[in-house]
Amino acid sequence: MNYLNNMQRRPRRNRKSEVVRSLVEETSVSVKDLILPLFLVSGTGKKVAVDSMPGIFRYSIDTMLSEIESCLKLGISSFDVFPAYPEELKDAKASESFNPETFYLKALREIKKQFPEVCLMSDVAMDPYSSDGHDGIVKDGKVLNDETLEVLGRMSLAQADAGVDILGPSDMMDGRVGYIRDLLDEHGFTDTSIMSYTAKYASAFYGPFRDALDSAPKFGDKKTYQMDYANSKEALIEADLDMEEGADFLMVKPALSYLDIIKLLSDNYPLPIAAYNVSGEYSMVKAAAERGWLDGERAMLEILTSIKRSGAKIILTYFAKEYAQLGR
Ligand SMILES: NCc1[nH]cc(CCC(=O)O)c1CC(=O)O
Ligand SMILES: [Mg+2]
Repeated sequence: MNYLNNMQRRPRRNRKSEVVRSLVEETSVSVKDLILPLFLVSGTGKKVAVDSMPGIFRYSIDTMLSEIESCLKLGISSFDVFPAYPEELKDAKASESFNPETFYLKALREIKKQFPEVCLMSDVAMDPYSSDGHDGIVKDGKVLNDETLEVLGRMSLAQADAGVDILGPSDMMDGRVGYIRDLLDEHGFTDTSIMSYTAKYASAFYGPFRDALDSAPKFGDKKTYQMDYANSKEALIEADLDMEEGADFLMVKPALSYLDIIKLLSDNYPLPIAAYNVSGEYSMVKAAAERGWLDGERAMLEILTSIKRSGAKIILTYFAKEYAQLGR
Protein backbone atom coordinates (compact mmCIF):
# COMPACT_ATOMS: atom_id res chain seq x y z
CA MET A 1 0.00 0.00 0.00
CA ASN A 2 1.17 3.50 -0.69
CA TYR A 3 0.12 6.03 1.96
CA LEU A 4 2.16 8.87 0.54
CA ASN A 5 -0.59 10.67 -1.35
CA ASN A 6 -3.40 9.40 0.79
CA MET A 7 -4.62 12.06 3.20
CA GLN A 8 -7.00 9.61 4.90
CA ARG A 9 -3.91 8.61 6.87
CA ARG A 10 -3.07 11.62 9.06
CA PRO A 11 -0.46 10.72 11.71
CA ARG A 12 -1.02 14.07 13.47
CA ARG A 13 -4.35 12.77 14.85
CA ASN A 14 -2.36 10.67 17.34
CA ARG A 15 -0.58 13.79 18.57
CA LYS A 16 -3.59 16.07 18.92
CA SER A 17 -3.71 16.43 22.72
CA GLU A 18 -1.68 15.70 25.82
CA VAL A 19 -4.03 12.84 26.73
CA VAL A 20 -3.94 11.21 23.32
CA ARG A 21 -0.17 11.62 23.21
CA SER A 22 0.20 9.84 26.52
CA LEU A 23 -2.07 7.01 25.33
CA VAL A 24 0.18 6.57 22.32
CA GLU A 25 3.47 6.93 24.24
CA GLU A 26 5.55 3.75 23.86
CA THR A 27 8.36 4.41 26.32
CA SER A 28 8.40 5.81 29.81
CA VAL A 29 11.08 6.10 32.41
CA SER A 30 10.42 5.04 36.00
CA VAL A 31 12.58 5.93 39.02
CA LYS A 32 12.74 2.17 39.48
CA ASP A 33 14.84 1.94 36.31
CA LEU A 34 17.49 4.29 37.67
CA ILE A 35 20.73 3.73 39.55
CA LEU A 36 22.32 6.83 41.10
CA PRO A 37 26.14 6.92 41.12
CA LEU A 38 27.56 8.49 44.32
CA PHE A 39 31.11 9.66 45.04
CA LEU A 40 32.63 8.79 48.41
CA VAL A 41 35.55 10.45 50.23
CA SER A 42 37.10 9.51 53.58
CA GLY A 43 36.37 11.39 56.79
CA THR A 44 33.17 12.89 58.15
CA GLY A 45 31.03 15.96 57.58
CA LYS A 46 32.09 16.37 53.96
CA LYS A 47 29.99 17.38 51.00
CA VAL A 48 32.34 18.79 48.40
CA ALA A 49 31.08 19.99 45.01
CA VAL A 50 32.52 18.43 41.87
CA ASP A 51 33.24 21.56 39.82
CA SER A 52 32.84 19.89 36.44
CA MET A 53 29.51 18.29 37.45
CA PRO A 54 27.05 20.94 38.70
CA GLY A 55 24.76 19.49 41.39
CA ILE A 56 27.02 16.51 42.11
CA PHE A 57 29.07 16.15 45.31
CA ARG A 58 31.66 13.95 46.95
CA TYR A 59 30.27 12.74 50.27
CA SER A 60 31.85 11.30 53.38
CA ILE A 61 29.97 8.30 54.75
CA ASP A 62 27.79 10.28 57.21
CA THR A 63 26.58 12.81 54.64
CA MET A 64 26.19 10.03 52.09
CA LEU A 65 23.84 8.15 54.42
CA SER A 66 21.61 11.25 54.66
CA GLU A 67 21.73 11.67 50.90
CA ILE A 68 20.68 8.03 50.43
CA GLU A 69 17.86 8.54 52.91
CA SER A 70 16.54 11.53 50.99
CA CYS A 71 16.80 9.61 47.68
CA LEU A 72 14.89 6.66 49.18
CA LYS A 73 12.05 9.05 50.03
CA LEU A 74 11.94 10.02 46.35
CA GLY A 75 11.72 6.39 45.25
CA ILE A 76 15.34 5.84 44.20
CA SER A 77 16.57 2.62 45.76
CA SER A 78 19.65 1.65 43.76
CA PHE A 79 23.04 3.28 44.26
CA ASP A 80 26.50 2.76 42.75
CA VAL A 81 29.24 4.04 45.06
CA PHE A 82 32.66 5.15 43.71
CA PRO A 83 35.53 6.01 46.07
CA ALA A 84 37.97 8.92 45.69
CA TYR A 85 41.32 7.96 47.22
CA PRO A 86 44.11 10.35 48.18
CA GLU A 87 47.35 9.89 46.24
CA GLU A 88 49.24 8.57 49.29
CA LEU A 89 46.99 5.50 49.52
CA LYS A 90 47.56 4.52 45.88
CA ASP A 91 50.14 2.01 44.71
CA ALA A 92 50.98 -0.04 41.62
CA LYS A 93 48.94 -3.04 42.82
CA ALA A 94 45.86 -1.20 44.11
CA SER A 95 46.48 -2.86 47.49
CA GLU A 96 44.08 -0.53 49.27
CA SER A 97 41.16 -1.95 47.27
CA PHE A 98 41.10 -5.15 49.34
CA ASN A 99 42.26 -3.80 52.68
CA PRO A 100 39.26 -4.78 54.86
CA GLU A 101 39.71 -1.58 56.94
CA THR A 102 39.66 0.77 53.96
CA PHE A 103 37.04 3.54 54.09
CA TYR A 104 35.28 2.36 50.91
CA LEU A 105 34.56 -1.15 52.21
CA LYS A 106 33.57 0.22 55.62
CA ALA A 107 31.15 2.63 53.96
CA LEU A 108 29.57 -0.13 51.84
CA ARG A 109 29.03 -2.17 55.00
CA GLU A 110 27.53 0.82 56.79
CA ILE A 111 25.11 1.57 53.94
CA LYS A 112 23.79 -2.01 53.88
CA LYS A 113 23.52 -1.99 57.66
CA GLN A 114 21.46 1.21 57.76
CA PHE A 115 19.43 0.52 54.63
CA PRO A 116 19.26 -3.25 54.02
CA GLU A 117 16.50 -2.67 51.46
CA VAL A 118 18.67 -0.73 48.99
CA CYS A 119 20.29 -2.35 45.98
CA LEU A 120 23.95 -1.47 46.44
CA MET A 121 26.35 -1.60 43.53
CA SER A 122 30.13 -1.22 43.65
CA ASP A 123 32.85 -0.64 41.07
CA VAL A 124 35.45 -3.32 40.42
CA ALA A 125 38.48 -1.71 38.78
CA MET A 126 41.95 -0.70 39.88
CA ASP A 127 42.00 2.92 38.71
CA PRO A 128 40.89 4.76 41.90
CA TYR A 129 43.57 2.88 43.89
CA SER A 130 46.31 2.71 41.26
CA SER A 131 49.35 5.01 41.30
CA ASP A 132 49.36 4.60 37.49
CA GLY A 133 45.72 5.64 37.16
CA HIS A 134 45.04 2.59 35.00
CA ASP A 135 42.52 -0.22 35.37
CA GLY A 136 45.22 -2.87 35.45
CA ILE A 137 48.72 -3.76 36.62
CA VAL A 138 51.25 -1.81 34.57
CA LYS A 139 54.59 -3.23 33.49
CA ASP A 140 56.96 -1.49 31.07
CA GLY A 141 54.16 0.83 30.01
CA LYS A 142 51.73 -2.04 29.29
CA VAL A 143 48.53 -2.96 31.11
CA LEU A 144 48.75 -6.69 31.93
CA ASN A 145 45.56 -8.70 31.67
CA ASP A 146 45.93 -11.94 33.61
CA GLU A 147 47.95 -10.43 36.48
CA THR A 148 45.15 -7.86 36.90
CA LEU A 149 42.49 -10.57 37.30
CA GLU A 150 44.02 -11.61 40.59
CA VAL A 151 43.61 -8.07 42.00
CA LEU A 152 40.06 -7.80 40.65
CA GLY A 153 39.26 -11.12 42.30
CA ARG A 154 40.50 -10.01 45.73
CA MET A 155 38.65 -6.70 45.36
CA SER A 156 35.44 -8.50 44.37
CA LEU A 157 35.55 -10.87 47.34
CA ALA A 158 36.13 -7.94 49.70
CA GLN A 159 33.18 -6.02 48.23
CA ALA A 160 30.91 -9.07 48.28
CA ASP A 161 31.88 -9.63 51.90
CA ALA A 162 30.94 -5.99 52.64
CA GLY A 163 27.41 -6.83 51.48
CA VAL A 164 27.29 -5.40 47.97
CA ASP A 165 24.34 -6.64 45.89
CA ILE A 166 25.81 -6.06 42.42
CA LEU A 167 29.48 -5.94 41.49
CA GLY A 168 30.30 -3.75 38.49
CA PRO A 169 33.56 -4.79 36.83
CA SER A 170 34.39 -1.66 34.82
CA ASP A 171 37.95 -2.50 33.84
CA MET A 172 37.55 -4.31 30.47
CA MET A 173 40.18 -6.99 31.16
CA ASP A 174 39.47 -10.20 29.23
CA GLY A 175 38.03 -13.08 31.22
CA ARG A 176 37.29 -11.13 34.38
CA VAL A 177 33.59 -11.92 34.61
CA GLY A 178 34.21 -15.68 34.61
CA TYR A 179 37.18 -15.31 36.95
CA ILE A 180 35.16 -13.24 39.44
CA ARG A 181 32.08 -15.51 39.15
CA ASP A 182 34.13 -18.62 39.97
CA LEU A 183 35.78 -16.97 42.93
CA LEU A 184 32.48 -15.65 44.32
CA ASP A 185 30.86 -19.07 44.01
CA GLU A 186 33.82 -20.83 45.63
CA HIS A 187 33.49 -18.50 48.61
CA GLY A 188 29.75 -18.93 48.98
CA PHE A 189 28.73 -15.60 47.42
CA THR A 190 26.40 -17.26 44.94
CA ASP A 191 23.79 -14.48 45.41
CA THR A 192 26.15 -11.64 44.57
CA SER A 193 25.31 -10.38 41.07
CA ILE A 194 27.63 -9.15 38.35
CA MET A 195 26.70 -6.24 36.11
CA SER A 196 29.42 -6.41 33.51
CA TYR A 197 30.60 -3.26 31.78
CA THR A 198 30.31 -5.34 28.62
CA ALA A 199 30.81 -2.73 25.92
CA LYS A 200 32.77 0.07 27.53
CA TYR A 201 34.26 2.45 25.03
CA ALA A 202 37.43 4.56 25.30
CA SER A 203 35.51 7.80 25.58
CA ALA A 204 36.12 11.52 26.07
CA PHE A 205 32.92 11.62 28.11
CA TYR A 206 34.53 10.21 31.28
CA GLY A 207 36.44 13.47 31.87
CA PRO A 208 34.35 14.91 34.73
CA PHE A 209 34.25 11.52 36.53
CA ARG A 210 38.05 11.39 36.50
CA ASP A 211 38.07 14.90 38.01
CA ALA A 212 35.68 13.74 40.72
CA LEU A 213 37.91 10.82 41.68
CA ASP A 214 41.32 12.24 40.68
CA SER A 215 41.69 9.01 38.74
CA ALA A 216 42.93 10.08 35.30
CA PRO A 217 45.65 7.81 33.82
CA LYS A 218 49.16 9.10 34.63
CA PHE A 219 50.41 8.16 31.17
CA GLY A 220 48.85 7.21 27.85
CA ASP A 221 45.16 6.37 27.49
CA LYS A 222 42.88 3.36 27.98
CA LYS A 223 42.64 2.32 24.34
CA THR A 224 44.34 -1.08 24.79
CA TYR A 225 41.46 -2.24 26.97
CA GLN A 226 38.42 0.01 26.43
CA MET A 227 36.76 -0.34 23.02
CA ASP A 228 37.21 1.74 19.88
CA TYR A 229 34.17 3.94 19.30
CA ALA A 230 34.36 3.18 15.59
CA ASN A 231 33.32 -0.43 16.24
CA SER A 232 30.08 -2.25 16.95
CA LYS A 233 30.81 -5.91 16.07
CA GLU A 234 33.24 -6.23 18.97
CA ALA A 235 30.34 -5.50 21.28
CA LEU A 236 28.78 -8.80 20.16
CA ILE A 237 31.95 -10.71 21.00
CA GLU A 238 32.15 -9.05 24.41
CA ALA A 239 28.47 -9.81 25.07
CA ASP A 240 28.87 -13.48 24.02
CA LEU A 241 31.74 -13.85 26.45
CA ASP A 242 29.93 -12.13 29.31
CA MET A 243 26.86 -14.34 28.74
CA GLU A 244 29.04 -17.44 28.82
CA GLU A 245 31.02 -16.25 31.83
CA GLY A 246 27.91 -15.75 33.95
CA ALA A 247 27.13 -12.02 33.91
CA ASP A 248 23.65 -11.14 35.21
CA PHE A 249 23.39 -7.82 33.37
CA LEU A 250 25.11 -6.43 30.28
CA MET A 251 26.07 -2.76 30.33
CA VAL A 252 26.84 -0.34 27.53
CA LYS A 253 28.86 2.77 28.35
CA PRO A 254 28.61 5.66 27.53
CA ALA A 255 24.97 5.82 26.48
CA LEU A 256 24.24 8.68 24.10
CA SER A 257 26.77 8.08 21.34
CA TYR A 258 26.08 4.36 21.70
CA LEU A 259 22.32 3.98 21.35
CA ASP A 260 22.95 1.65 18.39
CA ILE A 261 25.05 -0.62 20.63
CA ILE A 262 22.33 -0.66 23.31
CA LYS A 263 19.83 -1.67 20.62
CA LEU A 264 22.20 -4.31 19.23
CA LEU A 265 22.66 -5.99 22.61
CA SER A 266 19.01 -5.63 23.55
CA ASP A 267 17.94 -7.29 20.27
CA ASN A 268 20.39 -10.16 20.63
CA TYR A 269 20.67 -11.04 24.32
CA PRO A 270 18.04 -12.13 26.84
CA LEU A 271 19.80 -10.48 29.80
CA PRO A 272 18.65 -7.11 31.11
CA ILE A 273 20.60 -4.32 29.42
CA ALA A 274 21.93 -1.40 31.41
CA ALA A 275 23.32 1.84 30.02
CA TYR A 276 25.63 4.26 31.80
CA ASN A 277 24.67 7.85 31.05
CA VAL A 278 28.17 9.04 31.97
CA SER A 279 29.59 12.15 33.61
CA GLY A 280 30.41 14.05 30.40
CA GLU A 281 26.91 13.46 29.06
CA TYR A 282 25.51 14.93 32.27
CA SER A 283 27.88 17.89 32.34
CA MET A 284 27.23 18.88 28.72
CA VAL A 285 23.56 19.34 29.50
CA LYS A 286 24.25 21.16 32.78
CA ALA A 287 26.78 23.52 31.19
CA ALA A 288 24.46 24.46 28.35
CA ALA A 289 21.48 24.83 30.69
CA GLU A 290 23.47 27.13 33.02
CA ARG A 291 24.12 29.41 30.06
CA GLY A 292 20.47 29.35 29.13
CA TRP A 293 21.31 27.65 25.83
CA LEU A 294 18.85 24.84 26.32
CA ASP A 295 16.18 23.73 28.75
CA GLY A 296 18.02 21.32 31.04
CA GLU A 297 14.93 19.56 32.33
CA ARG A 298 13.53 18.85 28.89
CA ALA A 299 16.94 17.71 27.67
CA MET A 300 17.20 15.30 30.62
CA LEU A 301 13.77 13.80 29.91
CA GLU A 302 14.55 13.37 26.22
CA ILE A 303 17.91 11.77 26.95
CA LEU A 304 16.64 9.30 29.56
CA THR A 305 13.67 8.33 27.36
CA SER A 306 15.88 7.79 24.31
CA ILE A 307 18.19 5.51 26.29
CA LYS A 308 15.21 3.39 27.34
CA ARG A 309 13.68 3.48 23.87
CA SER A 310 16.90 2.06 22.42
CA GLY A 311 16.55 -1.01 24.67
CA ALA A 312 18.11 -0.31 28.05
CA LYS A 313 16.02 -1.49 30.99
CA ILE A 314 18.34 0.12 33.54
CA ILE A 315 20.01 3.52 33.42
CA LEU A 316 22.90 4.60 35.63
CA THR A 317 22.57 8.36 35.69
CA TYR A 318 23.62 11.43 37.67
CA PHE A 319 20.19 12.80 36.76
CA ALA A 320 18.42 10.19 38.93
CA LYS A 321 17.59 12.49 41.85
CA GLU A 322 16.54 15.39 39.65
CA TYR A 323 14.31 13.05 37.66
CA ALA A 324 12.77 11.64 40.83
CA GLN A 325 12.10 15.17 42.13
CA LEU A 326 9.81 15.78 39.17
CA GLY A 327 7.53 13.14 40.71
CA ARG A 328 6.62 11.59 37.37
N1 LIG B 1 37.02 2.22 35.62
C1 LIG B 1 36.48 3.24 36.35
C2 LIG B 1 35.24 3.90 35.82
N2 LIG B 1 34.02 3.49 36.22
C3 LIG B 1 33.10 4.39 35.68
C4 LIG B 1 33.77 5.34 34.92
C5 LIG B 1 33.20 6.53 34.19
C6 LIG B 1 31.85 7.00 34.66
C7 LIG B 1 31.46 8.37 34.22
O1 LIG B 1 32.15 9.04 33.41
O2 LIG B 1 30.43 8.83 34.71
C8 LIG B 1 35.14 5.02 34.98
C9 LIG B 1 36.17 5.86 34.34
C10 LIG B 1 37.15 5.27 33.43
O3 LIG B 1 37.03 4.15 32.96
O4 LIG B 1 38.14 5.96 33.17
MG1 LIG C 1 34.99 -8.39 28.08
